[in-house]
Amino acid sequence: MGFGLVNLWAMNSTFFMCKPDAVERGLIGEIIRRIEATGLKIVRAELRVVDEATAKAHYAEHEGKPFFGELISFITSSPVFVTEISGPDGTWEIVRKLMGKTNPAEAAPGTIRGDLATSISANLVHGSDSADSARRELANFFPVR
Ligand SMILES: Nc1ncnc2c1ncn2[C@@H]1O[C@H](COP(=O)(O)OP(=O)(O)OP(=O)(O)O)[C@@H](O)[C@H]1O
Repeated sequence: MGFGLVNLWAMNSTFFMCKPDAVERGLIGEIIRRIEATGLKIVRAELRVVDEATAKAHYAEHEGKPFFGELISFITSSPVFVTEISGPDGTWEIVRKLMGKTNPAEAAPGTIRGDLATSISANLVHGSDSADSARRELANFFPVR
């Protein structure tokens, strides 16, 4: 059976981003290799600087928290690698497992954060945490489809 792009678009998608620390450390390739090794497909990707409005919409749930200002300035500070990843039902969950826990000190060996990240603010990656978040975040970062 073919596994063409048209089929991929119709499948489950999630939003995934390599944050500025991943780009600066030259880890995009290693991180995407780990995603592709699971069989998931990158169907859209771009290296870009995130504007403040997009960053604030993305992290709206954290507004008012002590680390919010630092989080927004970090994510808008230099280019990030934004992607749409497609695969079977629960793709977002497969990606979250690969990422490991938010705090790298608690992330398991074998996960992206457990193996490669240095701190809770510089934790290399973001992935949507539900199917609803995936839809919202894809629309925020890729408004034109
Ligand atoms: N206590 C904290 N201090 C500094 N930064 C934090 C703290 N808690 C969370 N963050 C930052 O905010 C981001 C969003 O936090 P959240 O709890 O949504 O974690 P997450 O869903 O694992 O991360 P992400 O949304 O980036 O995938 C984290 O990735 C981290 O970079």
